[in-house]
Amino acid sequence: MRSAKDFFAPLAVGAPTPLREIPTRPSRAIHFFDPSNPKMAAKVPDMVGSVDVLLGNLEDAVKADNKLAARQGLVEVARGTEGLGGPDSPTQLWTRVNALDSPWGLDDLTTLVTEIGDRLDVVMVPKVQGAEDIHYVDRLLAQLEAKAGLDRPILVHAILETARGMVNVEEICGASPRMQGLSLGPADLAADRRMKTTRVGGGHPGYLVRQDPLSSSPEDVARERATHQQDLWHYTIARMVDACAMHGIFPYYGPFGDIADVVACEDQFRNAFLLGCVGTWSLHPKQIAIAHRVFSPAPEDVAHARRVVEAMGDGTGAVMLDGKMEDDASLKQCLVMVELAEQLSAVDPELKQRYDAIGTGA
Ligand SMILES: CCC(=O)SCCNC(=O)CCNC(=O)[C@H](O)C(C)(C)COP(=O)(O)OP(=O)(O)OC[C@H]1O[C@@H](n2cnc3c(N)ncnc32)[C@H](O)[C@@H]1OP(=O)(O)O
Ligand SMILES: O=CC(=O)O
Ligand SMILES: [Mg+2]
Repeated sequence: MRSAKDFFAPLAVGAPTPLREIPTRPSRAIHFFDPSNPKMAAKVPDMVGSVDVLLGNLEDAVKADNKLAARQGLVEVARGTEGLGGPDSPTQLWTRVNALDSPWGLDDLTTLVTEIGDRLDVVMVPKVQGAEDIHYVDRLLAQLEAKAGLDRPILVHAILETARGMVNVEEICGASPRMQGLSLGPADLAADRRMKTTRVGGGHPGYLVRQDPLSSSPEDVARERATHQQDLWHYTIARMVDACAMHGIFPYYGPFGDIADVVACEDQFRNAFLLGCVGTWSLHPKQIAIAHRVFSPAPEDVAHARRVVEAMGDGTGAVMLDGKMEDDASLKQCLVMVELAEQLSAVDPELKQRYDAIGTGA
């Protein structure tokens, strides 16, 4: 175990000093593209400025034969795209490298940090099982950063997609000052847990509760009764949110595979937003707008939050507003909304206009 005093010391001589606080850059949509797919890669330059994060995916969904082409394609996209990646860019550049137990993971990290480390904001690590995986990546990144002469640390994001990773979620979040956040990986996690769903994220009609029968007679038991579908992912997302909040890092929903079902996609994203997630993955261009809409607080909610802040004066005591009690705690809830609206307004002029137009709604 490292001493608490050493936690923020670089892990290699000449590596940048770790950050004490993870920057709150907007990341409502982490848009995945396959850099070995020329059609997708060609779309990337035009997406800069209109999506918070572009992620060059090297792992699952990239064919084994294309792994090297994807890695090289990402280097070319990063080098050739103005405004993509780096501390002041309108769109962050992330990558998802291959798993640490794959034949490609090491070369992914080595090539990307060496060639485009100055543009790379976050490395997403799949199938993280415990703190030992983060320690490995942490040390390797420090060595590579030192070698490349980088002056800011590349951050690390873990995907929660194994039962062991879930059990170790708190120690994963606290394993390194590089930890930026976690995403839910519902497909791999479902398989690893032996859940009986073949869907990529979202709900399942079989996971439900049913209204009681009027009596235990066979007729009443057989009679039509109301059912309500439950959220398969509630426990996992809530657990992930708590672990992230405890460590000052950010939770994200992951993939929603039914690209055609934009309505259920929006529902799944909104559940994650309400539970505390700051963003989600986008697999197809049409999921970007959904993610940006859902992970930006509604202008009406921001207006209400501003009214509470105004009414609460010095922030202590209790007041009545529209028949409801507000106090120190509800003020904190409102500040979450107001601060998020301010952060997003700084990068999204259209959203700023909507927040400004509604004011306090009074
Ligand atoms: C489940 C566990 C996980 O690991 S999820 C994360 C890994 N999966 C991914 O990253 C999947 C990324 N998305 C995709 O591969 C494609 O969007 C899939 C889902 C296969 C659909 O592609 P396709 O059938 O071409 O869709 P489409 O005809 O509607 O496309 C219209 C035009 O848009 C393009 N497009 C598609 N997806 C992206 C994308 N992610 N980024 C950028 N561009 C994309 C298509 O190439 C197509 O372009 P064009 O109009 O033909 O020039
Ligand atoms: O990588 C994502 C997943 O759902 O698996
Ligand atoms: Mg996965």
